[in-house]
Amino acid sequence: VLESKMRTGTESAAVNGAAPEAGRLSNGAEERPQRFAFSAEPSMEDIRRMQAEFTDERAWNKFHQPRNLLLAMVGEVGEVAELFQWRGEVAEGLPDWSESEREQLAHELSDVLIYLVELAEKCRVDLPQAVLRKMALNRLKYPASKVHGSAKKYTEYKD
Ligand SMILES: Nc1ccn([C@H]2C[C@H](O)[C@@H](COP(=O)(O)OP(=O)(O)OP(=O)(O)O)O2)c(=O)n1
Repeated sequence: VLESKMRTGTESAAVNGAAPEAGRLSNGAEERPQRFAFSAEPSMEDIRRMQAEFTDERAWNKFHQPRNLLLAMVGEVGEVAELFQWRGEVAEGLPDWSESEREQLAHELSDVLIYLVELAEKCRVDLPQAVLRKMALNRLKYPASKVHGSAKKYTEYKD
């Protein structure tokens, strides 16, 4: 799965006239892009617990019903969108972004994740396990042998 994700990433690597980066050979051919992986911690459960402590300490739990959390999350998604607005296509790794723009993005993505995790908690969805089940379904719906290199939706494939 990681390998195929990396391959997809390479295809969008030099959009917008970005300078050649590590991962692109001087003749324009593509090699593997630089590897990137998250830190192992905190886990989703760590995030759930830390946010629960944050809201408990402020007596904010009464405001954090599912619908409010959903609206808060969507608002933060809008703030992520604002950072990308009017820039044209953005290459993988955001080569033209300043450090402060990258940090702003990290903040806004974190806000989305924090609200997502709390929303899942309040809806009693065990998010890490739900993700595993959903990814298993995705693999069944889109067998690699059938869809390799194509972005068609599953309803467009004829057996
Ligand atoms: N009622 C609230 C308010 C804030 N937060 C936490 C979760 C988010 O990570 C962050 C959101 O804070 P803000 O609403 O102040 O939003 P921003 O940090 O995005 O600030 P701004 O909207 O000024 O960009 O704080 C929370 O849990 N519950």
